[in-house]
Amino acid sequence: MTPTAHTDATLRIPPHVTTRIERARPEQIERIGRYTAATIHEAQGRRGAVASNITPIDRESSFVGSAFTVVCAPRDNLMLQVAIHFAQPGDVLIVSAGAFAQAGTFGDVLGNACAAKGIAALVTDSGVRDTRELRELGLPVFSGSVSISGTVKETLGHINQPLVFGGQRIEPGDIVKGDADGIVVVRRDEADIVAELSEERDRKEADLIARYHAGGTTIDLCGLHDVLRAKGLTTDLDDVDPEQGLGAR
Ligand SMILES: O=C([O-])CC(=O)C(=O)O
Ligand SMILES: [Mg+2]
Repeated sequence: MTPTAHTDATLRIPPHVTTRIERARPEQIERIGRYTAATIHEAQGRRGAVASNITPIDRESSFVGSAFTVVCAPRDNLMLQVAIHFAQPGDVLIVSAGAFAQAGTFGDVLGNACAAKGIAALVTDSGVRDTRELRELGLPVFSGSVSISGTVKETLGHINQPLVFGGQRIEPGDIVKGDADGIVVVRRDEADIVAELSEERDRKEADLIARYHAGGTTIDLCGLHDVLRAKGLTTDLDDVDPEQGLGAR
């Protein structure tokens, strides 16, 4: 038999496409979603910050969900279409496309396909287009660029393989949180401890803010006396010349 016609045996899902992934429990995702990306990043030891060039098309938008990873060839969104087919409600599509800025890999037609499935957000290191319609749709979209240039649907890639995206390793099923400030990745098996540490950090920051309003100073409340003295600066406010600032001893 010539290999021109596909039989059922030849039309199978290739091994670089994984459609079933482990996800964090919904209550773990909800808990992480309560905190800002910056707070989570700090709370987990300054880890997980995705490169800052990947920004929201609507600064009011934010998301939290399970990473569903996709690798497309630059200027080609075939695998993104496949990923939308297999993604589940609450997933965040992480679309690596070679950080190629000059392509609109995603737009409002695919955006509506995502919204109809309850996909939580789309994040790509490539470009997107139809930004006004996407903003109106309300789907959180974060991208490396905006570009009107169209894409082909020709090249196979990967779905749900671990990848390095925006400088961070992302495993399928990791929790991703994005807001106006950026995107942070939380390991699925660290979700509970990171939520606890984020809550603690939030509490400490709220307490600090209240103390500033009650008259506290940055040097006192951040415990900077020793740090500044070690650098040869007095922190005794009586010694401070208003013209000079904190004087050298
Ligand atoms: O057509 C595409 O491949 C991308 C796009 O503009 C859309 O989804 O609306
Ligand atoms: Mg379009």
